[in-house]
Amino acid sequence: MVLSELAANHATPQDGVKNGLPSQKLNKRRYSMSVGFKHPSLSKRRRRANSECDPVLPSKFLLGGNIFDPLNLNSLLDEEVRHHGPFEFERTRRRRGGGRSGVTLKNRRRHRNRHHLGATSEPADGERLKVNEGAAPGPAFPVVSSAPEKPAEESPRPYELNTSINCRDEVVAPILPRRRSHPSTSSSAPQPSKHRKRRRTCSRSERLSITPTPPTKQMQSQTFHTPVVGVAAGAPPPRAEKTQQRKHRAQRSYTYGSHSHHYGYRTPSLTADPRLAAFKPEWFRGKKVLDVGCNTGHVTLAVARHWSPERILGVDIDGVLVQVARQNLRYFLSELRGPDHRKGSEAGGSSGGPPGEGSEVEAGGQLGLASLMGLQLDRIQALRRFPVSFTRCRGPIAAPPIMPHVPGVFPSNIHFLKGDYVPDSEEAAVSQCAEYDVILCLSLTKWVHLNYGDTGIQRLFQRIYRHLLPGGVLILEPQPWSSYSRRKRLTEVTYRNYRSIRLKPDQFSSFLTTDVGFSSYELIGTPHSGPNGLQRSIYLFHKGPASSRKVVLASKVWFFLWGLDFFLFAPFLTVMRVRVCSGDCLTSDPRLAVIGGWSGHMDICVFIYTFESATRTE
Ligand SMILES: C[S@@+](CC[C@H](N)C(=O)[O-])C[C@H]1O[C@@H](n2cnc3c(N)ncnc32)[C@H](O)[C@@H]1O
Repeated sequence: MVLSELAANHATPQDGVKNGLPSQKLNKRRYSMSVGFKHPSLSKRRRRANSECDPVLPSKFLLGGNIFDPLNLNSLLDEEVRHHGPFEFERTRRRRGGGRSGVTLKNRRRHRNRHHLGATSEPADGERLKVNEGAAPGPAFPVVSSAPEKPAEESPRPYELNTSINCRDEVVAPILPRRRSHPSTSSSAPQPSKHRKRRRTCSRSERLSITPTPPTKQMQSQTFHTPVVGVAAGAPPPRAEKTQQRKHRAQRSYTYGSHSHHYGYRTPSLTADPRLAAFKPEWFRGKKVLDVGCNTGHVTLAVARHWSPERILGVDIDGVLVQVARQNLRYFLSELRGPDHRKGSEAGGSSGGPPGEGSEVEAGGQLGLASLMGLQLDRIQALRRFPVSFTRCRGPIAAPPIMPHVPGVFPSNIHFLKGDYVPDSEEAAVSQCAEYDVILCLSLTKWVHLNYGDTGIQRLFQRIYRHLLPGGVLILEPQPWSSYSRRKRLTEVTYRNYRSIRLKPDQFSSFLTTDVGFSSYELIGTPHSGPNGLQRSIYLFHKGPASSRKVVLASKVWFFLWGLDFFLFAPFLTVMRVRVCSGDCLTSDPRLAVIGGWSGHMDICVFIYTFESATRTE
């Protein structure tokens, strides 16, 4: 009787099934009321109870309770259902399974939802579920029952409006079929919509930085790096770019020892390089000189200016330094040509030349220049107007043209070239033609050694030797092995080379004389470069005299001509041999082995044998 009454009281929700479409929500309510619906499990339980112990059911309940809800808690739930309808099904389902009170389950359910879906706000839960229900269009998903069965009194709900406004375009079509296929796991169905919603919301504002993947830590970092994408796509700010370029250049320069301020710390001023004091002017005068690793060209300029080599070439791997060296040359030229020429030359008189010699050579050079260049007055005036500080910093505003080469006359006797002097291969080193009487190799070996290893330093020496004319000299200032370790970690390559170096600097002299071919060497000095400056030994290596080389060359030419003769006369000689030396066995003659072993040319042996035989026969 009680049950029938309750069924009558709660008839309205059951109307939701009048169309024959089972509704989750209505089912839940039905179960929560436990009336008017004959569920198999309940029937079973009732039957079992009656049969086993025949209990006497209580008939009176306070607060409007009943046998299934003695405290009438459902009256509270009804209030909540209106506002949190989407939870009803879950709550009821759990109640059915575990028999817990609706309030407790509701709280737990909320908590579980939060845990399951990630930390989100409660309205989001509601939204999620509502999206699942409300976004299902009848025709597209006809099997989904939630939308058509929405009770009239529960619509519209606050969260529903929010959902439709905020997430109208968030069609959760992929979710609905899942719910349909797994109706009992409806709590898991909305999972993706949670992430999706968040992502979609974000995508409005951060479209470029969002990817369809869940917002993992990595993705967050990508999002934060959005400006980096912009940087990659566009040009970096000019200042940053400049700094980067400067850094890169500095690093590169550092790797090859290309410090433009090299002279700055080596010599306090440009006036004198102490190493020049150890050199003899006669080594350079009228000679062809090469300065390998010339840097900004101070030594090169000093030699060119004061000791009048026929010509001198400065080579450096760093193009910037070569430019600076050329700028220095312009500076010298402007100094020589300007109206304050005397003043400049006074300053320049101490700029690199050994005392006593510099002024003499300089004076000669200036006179020669004046007569050669034929300076025009207006250009001198222009130079005069150009601020002195600018000239000092940047060179002259208009450098006078470099004169056609006049041997031994500065500045036409000096040139600078950018290039890597270390040959790429052994063949390249060996095939180098002789060109120079003097080669300067100052403070270079360490950098070649670190960058190219033992192979590189050997090729460097081979090339220098072949580049020298017979009787030429190499002026070598090697850095000591102890100075290598400080630079070994510049790059991976330098470190690897440093570890693999076997030919140490103190072995250079023996290597150059025994392996490369220098006939002798001598220590020319260990100049000091000031109190805290460097102090390195400088050696002079001699290439063998020209006479022995000529003998070798002459013998080569002689053999070449001999062979040529044979080929020219071969037909005639063959005929003669066949005619005269018939029956002779050439290989049995012991003279052939001796001559053949000496010349290495069997044709020549045949030629001699034939010639002798012919002569003897005749
Ligand atoms: C330490 S500085 C010596 C400068 C000058 N020789 C002196 O003693 O005053 C070494 C120079 O050698 C240059 N250099 C290094 N490797 C080179 C190579 N493979 N070919 C040409 N120049 C090189 C560097 O650019 C740098 O200017």
